[in-house]
Amino acid sequence: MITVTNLSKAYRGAKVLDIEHLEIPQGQSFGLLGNNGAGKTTFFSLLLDLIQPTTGSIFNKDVTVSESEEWKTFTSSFIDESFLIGYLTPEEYFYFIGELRNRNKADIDSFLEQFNDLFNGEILGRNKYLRDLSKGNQKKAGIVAALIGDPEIVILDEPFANLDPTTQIRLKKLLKDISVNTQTTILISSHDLIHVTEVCERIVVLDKGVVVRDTQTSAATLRELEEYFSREIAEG
Ligand SMILES: Nc1ncnc2c1ncn2[C@@H]1O[C@H](COP(=O)(O)OP(=O)(O)OP(=O)(O)O)[C@@H](O)[C@H]1O
Repeated sequence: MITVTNLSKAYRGAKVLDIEHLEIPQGQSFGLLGNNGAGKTTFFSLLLDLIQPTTGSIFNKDVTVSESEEWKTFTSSFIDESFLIGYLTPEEYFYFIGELRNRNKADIDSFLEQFNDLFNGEILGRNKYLRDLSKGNQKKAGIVAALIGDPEIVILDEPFANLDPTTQIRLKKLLKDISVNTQTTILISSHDLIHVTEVCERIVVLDKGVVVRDTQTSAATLRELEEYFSREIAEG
């Protein structure tokens, strides 16, 4: 369970995130939507202690994120390419992350087999450094690395952006399978209403840093979200 209380982040006095209370139960697939600048990355950065809150706290399984490192043993993430190590090949990077998560080379080799289709022959065995991969392939490597070691909580910022349509479909299936078959909590942000409604059982919408919708996904959710995000156009 992740619990957020009185959380805010302000830059030069201007609040960019303001969440009074939010609970994300273990095992939930949680989608975060919002227009540009809504505060999605800010929220994930606070969850990962990459920035400090102006007020409030985040408890990740009772660990106060800004005060202890304990949460790192069961939480993993891919936010952007800065999470990668550019001078390593993907294999070297996966083994390195494996070591951090108590997985040996053989564990990693067998873990990677399930991603052959996703990697499409462009990631493994190419002797290329991560920094030389395309943006989409870097993202694939980062997402897969975030899944190493069966983390209890996986946080992915815009995982579908920059991926080709085939990969988006494969990634959706992968995330859905994890969500259905394990107790992993998955948090993803996206601009894509269809992907989020397909993958996530709960969808929270941020607008200017504030939670404006918090719904369990149903057959009506996609249409409701389309209406919500069309509002400003309609009001014109
Ligand atoms: N270091 C910073 N200094 C000042 N303002 C910042 C800083 N970092 C983020 N912001 C502001 O915080 C607000 C929220 O940004 P954030 O990146 O969280 O939005 P987002 O929902 O992830 O947007 P996008 O969909 O464009 O990725 C924006 O107005 C942004 O300009």
